[in-house]
Amino acid sequence: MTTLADPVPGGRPGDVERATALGGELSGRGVHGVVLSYVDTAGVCRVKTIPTAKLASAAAWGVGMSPVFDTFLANDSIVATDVLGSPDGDLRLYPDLDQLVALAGQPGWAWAPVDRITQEGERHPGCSRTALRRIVAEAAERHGLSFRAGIEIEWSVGQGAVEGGEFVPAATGPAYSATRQVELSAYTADLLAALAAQGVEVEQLHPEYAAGQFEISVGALDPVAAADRSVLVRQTIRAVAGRHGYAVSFAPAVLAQGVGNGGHIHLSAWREGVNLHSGGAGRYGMTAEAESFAAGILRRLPALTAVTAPSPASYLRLKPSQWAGVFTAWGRETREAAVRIVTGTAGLREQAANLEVKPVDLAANPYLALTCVIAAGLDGLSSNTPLPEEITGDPARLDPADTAARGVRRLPASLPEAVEEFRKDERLRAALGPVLADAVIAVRQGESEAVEGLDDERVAAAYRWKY
Ligand SMILES: NC(=O)CC[C@H](N)C(=O)O
Repeated sequence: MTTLADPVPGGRPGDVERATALGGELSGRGVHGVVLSYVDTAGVCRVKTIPTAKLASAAAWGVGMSPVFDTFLANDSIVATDVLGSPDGDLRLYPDLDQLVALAGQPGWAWAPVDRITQEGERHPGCSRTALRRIVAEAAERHGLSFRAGIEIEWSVGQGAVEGGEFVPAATGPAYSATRQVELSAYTADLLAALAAQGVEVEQLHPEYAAGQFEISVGALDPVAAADRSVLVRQTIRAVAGRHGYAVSFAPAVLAQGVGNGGHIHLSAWREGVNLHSGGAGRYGMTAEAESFAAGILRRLPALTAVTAPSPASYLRLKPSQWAGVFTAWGRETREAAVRIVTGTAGLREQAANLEVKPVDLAANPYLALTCVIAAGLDGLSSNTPLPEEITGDPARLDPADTAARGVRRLPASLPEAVEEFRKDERLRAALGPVLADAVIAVRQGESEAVEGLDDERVAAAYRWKY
């Protein structure tokens, strides 16, 4: 379980003693430095690093970093909001010791995600991890709910240092093939070993559809830990690939055409140890609350895409009939519906039943994405939003008049359209708070302007190696 308590100057109770002991232990194992990481509004993971000997001081007083990074674009240019984007000011980064881990893929280094507070000891309104901790705490207080979440990771493995920044797949075998598995077998075995050494429970690892693409899924955790894990697993995937001479990309569309890299979110709501998505009187065993939770997400998907598909490159991936789920529809185990109800197999349902949100990619800040998906679900649950009729098959192949009559909408086809939807959605903006919501809008607008006039190939190239 991740701590939901805010950091305080001087350290959360017990943290300094713990950090002293952990730092000593890590040093004894040859760990020289700690990577402190957080994810910015554009979805880029930014870091500071400290010597292991400074871990206790970081737990007590944090490590300085400018808030200007909250309005960085993926290309490192900076936009501004009323509050953010100024070169003034400083924040303190506090490592979450519950998540501190020695990096098996980067010997000599450990890693921890951070919460950011102001120099005055207040919550930084631009901290996405804090926003997620806040909504998780609210769900517990107001609804007695907790969550289990998992973020799938798809990535493309390319040959390292190719001239011109082109993507040349490191494997040539077909989709899901044994050939590709064999081609990259040394890399993926080392990856599994590194993740196991880091205590990451892996469910599956397999060659995916697109050229050189793989997918990994990891065990479900509380939402903050699940977002942290997504960051850690990507750091490990990249580090181990580097040791094998490969370059990896988590960009939504490494190439302009074809199936992209998704980052589907799996989520289930629980009360007193009982999974609301199983054993109920609703469809496929959902309780009435689980149906409304799913309906809340479904209803807000057009606005959610500004957070879950935040890059101009996201809209190269978000195309019909590419398993990205671009229609506001749900179905049981339906790969083309934006919300897929996963019942799990008979015998495992009480544990496994969950819902999957598909129009999510890995340019999304996982903390922002989970905050907004949970907020949308909770809104549906509190207002008893009815879940419409399910769909089967691919909505792109159904009669458009029929899908429209059923309320099935195509999700925004561009980032500016998604931002317009987000702007109108007061509930999602409130879940992030005004400072973060403005940062989302400003950064998305900046990204859209950065690619104005570029054709699809150039848009894909612009983000290919940013994620
Ligand atoms: N197997 C899958 O679900 C593929 C997902 C697809 N690659 C996406 O972009 O979402």
